[in-house]
Amino acid sequence: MGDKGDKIALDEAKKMAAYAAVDQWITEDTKVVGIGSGSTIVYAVERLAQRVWKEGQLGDMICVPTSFQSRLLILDHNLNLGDLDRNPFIDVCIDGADEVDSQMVLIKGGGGCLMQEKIVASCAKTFIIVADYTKKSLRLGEQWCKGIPIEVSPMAHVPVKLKIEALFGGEAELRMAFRKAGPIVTDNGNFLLDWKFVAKREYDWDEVNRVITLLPGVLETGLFVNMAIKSYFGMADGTVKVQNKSLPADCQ
Ligand SMILES: O=C(CO)[C@H](O)[C@H](O)COP(=O)(O)O
Repeated sequence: MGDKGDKIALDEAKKMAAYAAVDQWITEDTKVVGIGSGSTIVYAVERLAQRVWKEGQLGDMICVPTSFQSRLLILDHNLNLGDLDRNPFIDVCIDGADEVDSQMVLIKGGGGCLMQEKIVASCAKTFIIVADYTKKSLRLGEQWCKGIPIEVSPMAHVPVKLKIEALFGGEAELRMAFRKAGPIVTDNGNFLLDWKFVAKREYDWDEVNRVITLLPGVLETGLFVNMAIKSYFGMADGTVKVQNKSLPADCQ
């Protein structure tokens, strides 16, 4: 429990999850690590840097970023910066998530970095999620109400919005910037739609992801299906809960 026996601060929960995942998955044999984006990953990089600079471990480890933010984090902590040109094979990628359902389907991209995050995760042997307890759900939409982010080419945002709404219902909204006039522009120069799907409808997320990805003008979706194998959640009671991806019956 937290000091007062009540819920621990969300930041403490993020930190516990991130430290546990780094300590469990990053070893002297880990040569290349994918570094996700967001507020939880800050603690993962902090822990990696402690191990490199205070504990004298992991000296040769290379970090591949998933956004401008994570590139800066790697540089600020004096870790070795890599890229997919030189490091296309990643041992472990650690990232945050906006929501994780019971089948380990993820919503990502709340921070707008979904495209590079998915590319880097797809190059990793092992993809691990770190999050606080507010991200853990039985079904998508239970906790995260801001919709599924979809990165689109600026010229296609209207037709893509209309097609998604016609195909799957709900509403896809162009994400507007704060302290900048007009829409958010991603690290890749694109726009974002936040698709507020119909929470009560049963969706096959694998199918939805495939169909939306094939719409002309869509660069990537924030639906990560069959990618993560473990999620570390910092819980309100001060513990870390580990969720494993359940394997299909024919793989068990
Ligand atoms: O997908 C992301 C950014 O595009 C983040 O990983 C996600 O938004 C979670 O962020 P946080 O750790 O701040 O809760």
